[in-house]
Amino acid sequence: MTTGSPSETPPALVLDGVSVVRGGRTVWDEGTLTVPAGAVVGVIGPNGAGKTTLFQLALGLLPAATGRIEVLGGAPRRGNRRIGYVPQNYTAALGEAVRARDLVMLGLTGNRFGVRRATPDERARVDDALRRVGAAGYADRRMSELSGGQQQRVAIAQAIVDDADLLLLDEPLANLDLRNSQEIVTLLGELRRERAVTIMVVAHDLNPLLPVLTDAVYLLDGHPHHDVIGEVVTEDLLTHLYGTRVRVVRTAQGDLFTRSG
Ligand SMILES: Nc1ncnc2c1ncn2[C@@H]1O[C@H](COP(=O)(O)OP(=O)(O)OP(=O)(O)O)[C@@H](O)[C@H]1O
Repeated sequence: MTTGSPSETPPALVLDGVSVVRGGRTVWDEGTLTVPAGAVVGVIGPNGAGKTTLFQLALGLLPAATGRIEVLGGAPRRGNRRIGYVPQNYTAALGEAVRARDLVMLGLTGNRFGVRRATPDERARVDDALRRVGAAGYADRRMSELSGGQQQRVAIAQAIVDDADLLLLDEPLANLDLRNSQEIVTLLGELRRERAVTIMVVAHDLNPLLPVLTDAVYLLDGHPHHDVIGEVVTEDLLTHLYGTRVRVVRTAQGDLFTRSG
């Protein structure tokens, strides 16, 4: 299946017979899948199934025990600037005093933060990223003064400031209320429309993301799989995946949502 990307664009992620071991234990194995460029992908599975581990493999932070991994057409490597990453609980772990625009600047200057002055071009790119996520109005405020939704926007600005082709977002909707969560989902849809960026999102609650998801990677019985979203949001698959009864409901308006029980 393709997601409308030009044929010369390599897939965002390819796993070929990949297994991963942590602390002497196989987290998952037999990973063979292709995530097409331009997809918006929900990464789902129960706690501890290895969703964050998949991101760490793609980022070159963790080696595969077996098999071959390809990210944006090349081998995974640390510090790949074509990937924008927002770790789980990222904003909570930040230094209190950092200003929003300085955090975004880190996405361009890496660990050289504070060592040299940013160039005018870098400052313009930071302003542009803040504007694209709707955070320009609080660019000079400290992260500790921002709400969870505002902090998440700034974190996404940092991930996109260097024009990443692949965004890896680990639970970007955690701790957000309904409105903020919907706004972040709308933002992801806009980012995808602006440029053919591929977005992979770890999520425990699929519902807020369903309007924008095109695909899913799901960790079932110790193996990662990929499919288009319509094939994954089924009662049988989700019930098996989470080990609890999940219902899939389609409203008269055509909206799809899942609920337990
Ligand atoms: N640094 C580590 N050293 C050893 N084992 C680890 C390490 N980090 C994670 N693990 C183990 O790897 C497995 C997968 O963890 P991972 O964080 O990828 O799961 P996850 O699906 O993202 O979970 P959650 O939904 O709870 O965030 C778990 O069994 C976890 O205990």
